[in-house]
Amino acid sequence: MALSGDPELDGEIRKWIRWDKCASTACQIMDAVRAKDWDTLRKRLCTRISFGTAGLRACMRAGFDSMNELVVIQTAQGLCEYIKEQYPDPADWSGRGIVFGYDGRYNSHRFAELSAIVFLNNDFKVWLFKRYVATPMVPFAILRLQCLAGVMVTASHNPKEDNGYKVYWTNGAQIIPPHDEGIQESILNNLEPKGSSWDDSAMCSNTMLEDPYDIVVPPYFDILKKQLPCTSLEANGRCSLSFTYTAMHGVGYAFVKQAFARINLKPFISVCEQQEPDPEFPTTPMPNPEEGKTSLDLSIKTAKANSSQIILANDPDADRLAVAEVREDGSYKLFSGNEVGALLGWWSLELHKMREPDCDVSNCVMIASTVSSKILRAMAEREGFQFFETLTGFKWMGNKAIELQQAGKTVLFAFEEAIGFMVGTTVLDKDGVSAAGHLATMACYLRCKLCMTLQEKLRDIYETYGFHTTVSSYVICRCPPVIEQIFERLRTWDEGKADTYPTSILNGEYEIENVRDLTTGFDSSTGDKKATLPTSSSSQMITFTFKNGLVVTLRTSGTEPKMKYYAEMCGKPDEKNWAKLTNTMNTMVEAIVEEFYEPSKNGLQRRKE
Ligand SMILES: O=P([O-])(O)O[C@H]1O[C@H](COP(=O)(O)O)[C@@H](O)[C@H](O)[C@H]1O
Ligand SMILES: [Mg+2]
Repeated sequence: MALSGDPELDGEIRKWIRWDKCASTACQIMDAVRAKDWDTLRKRLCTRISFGTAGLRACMRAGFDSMNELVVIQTAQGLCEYIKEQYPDPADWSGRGIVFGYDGRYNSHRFAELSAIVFLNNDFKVWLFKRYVATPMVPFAILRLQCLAGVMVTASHNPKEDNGYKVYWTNGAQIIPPHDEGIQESILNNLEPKGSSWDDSAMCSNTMLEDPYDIVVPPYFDILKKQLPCTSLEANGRCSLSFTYTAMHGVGYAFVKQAFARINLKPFISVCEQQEPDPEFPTTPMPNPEEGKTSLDLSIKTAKANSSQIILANDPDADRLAVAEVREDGSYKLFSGNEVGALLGWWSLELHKMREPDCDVSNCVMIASTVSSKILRAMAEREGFQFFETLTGFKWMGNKAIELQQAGKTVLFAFEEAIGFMVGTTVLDKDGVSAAGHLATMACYLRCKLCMTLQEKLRDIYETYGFHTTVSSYVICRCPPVIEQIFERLRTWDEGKADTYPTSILNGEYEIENVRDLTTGFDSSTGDKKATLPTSSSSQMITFTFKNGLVVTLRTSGTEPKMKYYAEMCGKPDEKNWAKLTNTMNTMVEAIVEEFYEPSKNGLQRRKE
């Protein structure tokens, strides 16, 4: 067959045709070849999907840059070889093995099975959940079963066309360097799929294959219960608050239901239409509770119809949690991730003091990502615990928590603005199931013991530690060269000179004091001009600190075609004009987006409010 004439592309096309045993994706490539659609083929075949903020994530279709059976098999092979290198004793492979979980998306189960086959063919013990699970069950299972690694097949809240592969290491946290780089290299060295990879018979009555559900899931809930003092469990049972819960067509329902039962909470009201996993996400094309009102319409309707005061929403793989609470006028206040972080941070400390009244708080730590609110820093300064920040992505926080634990610290809480929360260290990743249990318990405690709503408690936190006002949003850009250009312009601001950044916005009205560029490693505020957080040249991230205190970070998402922006103004406890702080921030953020991202000129799509 005549191909494009470009040797690199033709080589990749031939490989695909030789290797792919999945009829539908093989057909997609053949159709493109017949249509001589070389541009698409080049895009699909000459670049390879790589590890981003949360493992691999891409559209399900043919191509080495996408999620499909061939790419999954290649990834599993590479991962398997890498694990073997790191743990050369075959007794570990067959003894400790690997765990696989999956959500309810199209192909998730299939991708997990194909991965399992690769590992079974390599004499590994494989723990493959027989039914879909909430993402946190995988990192929990690794620790519980002492596995060498684990994988969750999910694309979280992404559109239904996407899927993904979250990879966890032996320590129970998602992979970071050097493992992600090592695995990627190992994938490249093991691209050719073995003939046996599509052979399902490896799964038939194989003693090396086991379902971990009954070994792993009950202890998860036992530990959740143990985290709560008896008084709190009693308050849960007595409290008249009503909760509405949505699983957002994902996997959370069965897990949060069990969490509620185990910690003595009355059953929640479920948003029935979104209760069971549905890969079509029929009632919400953007199944992301972070999107706010647009994705929570049905929850609000259900809560209103049942006079329910609090709404809890998981994302479809149940590692995130959104929270809303009724206002006096009957409308619902949706808390931002930063606000829930403030509340759960306060709760984590409170819980710790309840459990261990004589504890040494100075040995306790809390963690947040650098694009999240610094409210925990303000709390830490006042209460005497320690605060650490990491790069964006829970993989960094999970690994930081382990490092701090190893140094003898007690890790109480970690959170990120993208509604990700880790209360305690049962799971070293964000956990939307335990977060739902803790949030509900905190709400009951506040109601029964302190006669307070969540909104009142939040206000109280700001009065004590200072008001913190934040924006987290994004513009959509599907064209990587445009993103490159935008960030390049910001780095060559002064007539194209390298390493010169903007110095103000709104014609000099607000001046920039410091710039930190985590793509290049530059930081104007440090003695040696080098940033202290790790640098990654493959993703864009610049933080501007203004003289009036506003801190803004611009960065590209590692999971979606978004250019995100995050801003915060931190007030001191005696600063009472909160509305002014918020107004100034909003004005400045609007100007920053206009002047630095230039949405109209660059054809960027603004977020639908
Ligand atoms: O999507 P999830 O729930 O797996 O969450 C994942 O992606 C989020 C968005 O990342 P980005 O800003 O790079 O798109 C991260 O904040 C989060 O830590 C990560 O676990
Ligand atoms: Mg998720």
